[in-house]
Amino acid sequence: MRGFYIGRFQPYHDGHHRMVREIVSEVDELVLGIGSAGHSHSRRNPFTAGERVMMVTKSVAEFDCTSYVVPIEDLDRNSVWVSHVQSMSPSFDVAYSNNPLVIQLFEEAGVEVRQSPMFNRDVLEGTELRERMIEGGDWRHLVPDPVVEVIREVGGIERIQRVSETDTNGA
Ligand SMILES: Nc1ncnc2c1ncn2[C@@H]1O[C@H](COP(=O)(O)OP(=O)(O)OP(=O)(O)O)[C@@H](O)[C@H]1O
Ligand SMILES: NC(=O)c1ccc[n+]([C@@H]2O[C@H](COP(=O)(O)O)[C@@H](O)[C@H]2O)c1
Repeated sequence: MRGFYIGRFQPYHDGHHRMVREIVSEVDELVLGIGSAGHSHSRRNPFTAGERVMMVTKSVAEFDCTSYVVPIEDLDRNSVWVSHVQSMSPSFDVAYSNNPLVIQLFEEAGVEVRQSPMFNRDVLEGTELRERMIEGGDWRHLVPDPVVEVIREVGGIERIQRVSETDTNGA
């Protein structure tokens, strides 16, 4: 059985990683969708699709599960989004998400959806991690080690601090 898990992963953090740990115990193969792939260099979406591919690929390497990482761009039409996802991804039997819109769109398209609990959500939230990065706070212990290294390699902290000076468009 092949599973599909989509997120923006801005950045990929320990909540995502815990969810992936549970998913790989249920499936033979996993597709990780990098959502909003065309977005980067903003306060809400600081990292490029390629940078997020690196974060996710290196982090899930610790699991003994064949994994595919697939960037997925947004569409203006929710009604055809599931078809768009299916056209970009290896075929899958079950989708994993805690996002209400994603769950609704997959269910309406007849795709089985499984949810997980939210793990340590007070700190394991992309918005919270990005705020800590901007303010020079402590975030490194809340992401897998390869994510720390990718963000260092791409100058991610300097970038999010610079773009957030001018980008007031959401957190
Ligand atoms: N701490 C967590 N525990 C379990 N699932 C999580 C956790 N954080 C996010 N998720 C789920 O992972 C998927 C991808 O989430 P996403 O990349 O938007 O992260 P996020 O932490 O919610 O970030 P943001 O604050 O940027 O929206 C969604 O289904 C989301 O509900
Ligand atoms: N119409 C669309 O393009 C559409 C619809 C539903 C979800 N999505 C994307 O799926 C991803 C869902 O991930 P999150 O759970 O991290 O929000 C996001 O990148 C979101 O933009 C896109």
